Amino acid sequence: MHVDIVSIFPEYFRPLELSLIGKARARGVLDVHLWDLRDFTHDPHRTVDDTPYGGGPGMVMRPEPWGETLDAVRAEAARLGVDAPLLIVPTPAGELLTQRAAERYAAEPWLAFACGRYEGIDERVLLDARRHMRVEEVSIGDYVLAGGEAATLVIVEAVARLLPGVVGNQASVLDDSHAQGLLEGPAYTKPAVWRGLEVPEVLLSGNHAAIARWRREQAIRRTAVRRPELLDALPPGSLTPHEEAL
Ligand SMILES: Nc1ccccc1-c1cnco1
Repeated sequence: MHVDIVSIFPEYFRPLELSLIGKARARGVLDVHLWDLRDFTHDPHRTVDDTPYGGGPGMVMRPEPWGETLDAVRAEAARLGVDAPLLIVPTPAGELLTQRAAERYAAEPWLAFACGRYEGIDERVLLDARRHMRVEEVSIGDYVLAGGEAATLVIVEAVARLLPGVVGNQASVLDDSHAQGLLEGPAYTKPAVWRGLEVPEVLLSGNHAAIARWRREQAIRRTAVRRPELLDALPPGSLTPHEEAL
């Protein structure tokens, strides 16, 4: 997968050189290209923002540098033989990111991210981008960030870990919270007793069927308490009558 990220803070993405994503890049599973928006300005101060039409607080990101940068990104994608790139624009006004969306993005050959700052990007940038690309505005949650960079890191990580070979044990990817529509239950490791706290006996029993049943019940109970709407969203018949009663 090829990922292009446009930002005025390319150094914000140094974490993508670390850990499992860094290893995936080293192995060629993932290719990340950072674009500095200021490289596409033409004034001495490399200006990327201006006052909002209609007044109001803060500044809006100017359309010209964005248009030129996204043109260059698109030309690079075309050179790589990709003609239908997907542009993801993190924004508090976007659709909420879900694991299903991350799985959909992981199937794309090419993703681009537009990291807005200030009061946002001039709307015409997205309108123009939609003339040439699929564009999705995505939120990672109902809270306010200073810009799209942190959200882009979250989305890239959620997507990259789904790529073949990125996470060593593929089974763990399938069992993660939200992968099966449920929250993950509690996890334990050695020692069996720690500060007087014991590991649940079933996990020491060696009875794999009982362990699997216990883990699923714990996940359902935790989901029912913390995120009941996830249970409501499960496909009909996902829970047995016994599990429905938990
Ligand atoms: N608050 C923000 C400001 C700028 C760009 C994205 C966001 C965002 C994305 N998901 C939640 O917030």
